[in-house]
Amino acid sequence: MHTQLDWSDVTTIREALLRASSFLREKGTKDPLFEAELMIRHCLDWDRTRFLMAMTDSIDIETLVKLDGLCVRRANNEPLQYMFGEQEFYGRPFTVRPGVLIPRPETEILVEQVMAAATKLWSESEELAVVDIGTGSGAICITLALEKTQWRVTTVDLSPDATAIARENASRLGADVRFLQGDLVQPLLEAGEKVDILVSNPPYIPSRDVEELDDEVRVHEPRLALDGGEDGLDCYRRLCEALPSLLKERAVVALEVGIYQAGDVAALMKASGVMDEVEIVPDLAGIERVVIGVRR
Ligand SMILES: C[S@@+](CC[C@H](N)C(=O)[O-])C[C@H]1O[C@@H](n2cnc3c(N)ncnc32)[C@H](O)[C@@H]1O
Repeated sequence: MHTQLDWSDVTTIREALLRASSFLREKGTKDPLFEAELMIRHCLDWDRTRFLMAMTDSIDIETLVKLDGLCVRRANNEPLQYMFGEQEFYGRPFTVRPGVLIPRPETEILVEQVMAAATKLWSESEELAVVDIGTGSGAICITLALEKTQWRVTTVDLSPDATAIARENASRLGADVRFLQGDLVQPLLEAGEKVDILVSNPPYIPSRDVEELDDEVRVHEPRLALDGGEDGLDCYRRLCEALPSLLKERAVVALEVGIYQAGDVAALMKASGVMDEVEIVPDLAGIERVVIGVRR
């Protein structure tokens, strides 16, 4: 067999684990043993218990060839989520591939904040018009559509790849979402549509900082999902400028923000002149993560 690593003396799961993890360690992977375990379990479709009980079991050549391929991709800093094709968000599996941002756990806070703010303004049965700007994998819009089945959820992305993958996720997870391809809120403004809730996790990394990101993010995740312009605030500026034309009389706006951006984004939201209250919410690490505005 033609492989990158030498597997010739590897016969058991344990030996494969040690060979893969020492290769990953040499290549600078931060948690080589755990990642090697995840790769073996992925190749064999095993849960952790099955894996731990099988240390002395023999491993077949086909699995070693698959494992070899994964090790080589990981040594090239490809994210595990792209290699495995999946990332969990809000307890559900989302398909991810290069071309779409891997959903992050902190974005779950954005989703929770939107739902919590809605319960303060509307009754549970209200059929709200909700828009998620910057679809990505569909993590936000699909989760909201599944958690609040009475809401009419629309999402917009400029990227055809993201829109295609999010459509796949919606049908895989059984979510009813309307997908639009376009520039931020432009498709809604053109159609003269107004919304009760606007939610977005837009690209927010200042352009010069994109070059400083780890290879795992910079090389493999789409630049369109990361680069927020010179100061990282381009999308927030444009979204907040559109609020007066876009929001209904009573509305919620919830935006995820990058580190040190919450104050600026809150100021942009207030400057729109249509929000009655603007609040900043930290994530579990205490980083200001969501700016949420309410129009009563
Ligand atoms: C940070 S990602 C968020 C993806 C997803 N909502 C999530 O939270 O995982 C930002 C998304 O915005 C999209 N995007 C960037 N610029 C855009 C624009 N001008 N109009 C519409 N979508 C845009 C990107 O393609 C990307 O999918």
